[in-house]
Amino acid sequence: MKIGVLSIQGGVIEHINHLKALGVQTIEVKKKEDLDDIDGIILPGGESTTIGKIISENGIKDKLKKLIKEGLPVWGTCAGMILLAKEIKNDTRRHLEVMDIEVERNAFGSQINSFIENAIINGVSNNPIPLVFIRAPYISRILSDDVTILGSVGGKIVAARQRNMLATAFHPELTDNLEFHKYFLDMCQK
Ligand SMILES: NC(=O)CC[C@H](N)C(=O)O
Repeated sequence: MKIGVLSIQGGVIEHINHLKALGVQTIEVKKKEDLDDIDGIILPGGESTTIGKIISENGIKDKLKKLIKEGLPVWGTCAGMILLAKEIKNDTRRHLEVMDIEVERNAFGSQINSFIENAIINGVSNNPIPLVFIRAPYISRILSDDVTILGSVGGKIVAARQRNMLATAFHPELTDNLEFHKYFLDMCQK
């Protein structure tokens, strides 16, 4: 199994290290040819405006959008979740527009730009796992019945799945916990 990690900007190496710890082959996706022959792709955190602009210019966006629509498993963390969303409440930009969610950027307020919370995520872990939020978005609205909510923090939806698409507002790659990466690899195996 070979998993791509979109490598434009942001938390790339942390995802790669987690994937390697689970024994899978990885590829840093920097150009559209890197999307060939992958079994899944992770869109890491960072700055969605920057990542969105670059993938739009280098041709990754159109090709990736087509692959996701054809069923390629994808997991967006934080900025990656913003890239997947069909709607962004507080931004005029749109990126891949594949997942039936509306997100709000930087939604946890300026006083708590970053925090860690332990919570149970349905289907991922039966015990609370540490969730790291960094200037995180949350899912402000679910746009279709096709989307399943996997977890909430403080009444805000922070993890969801729609078929081959997984979105988390937080960063499992910044903790020692591998449960989320295992869950995604399971999606990639099916
Ligand atoms: N850690 C992150 O990925 C932050 C996301 C960033 N605030 C954005 O809007 O793109």
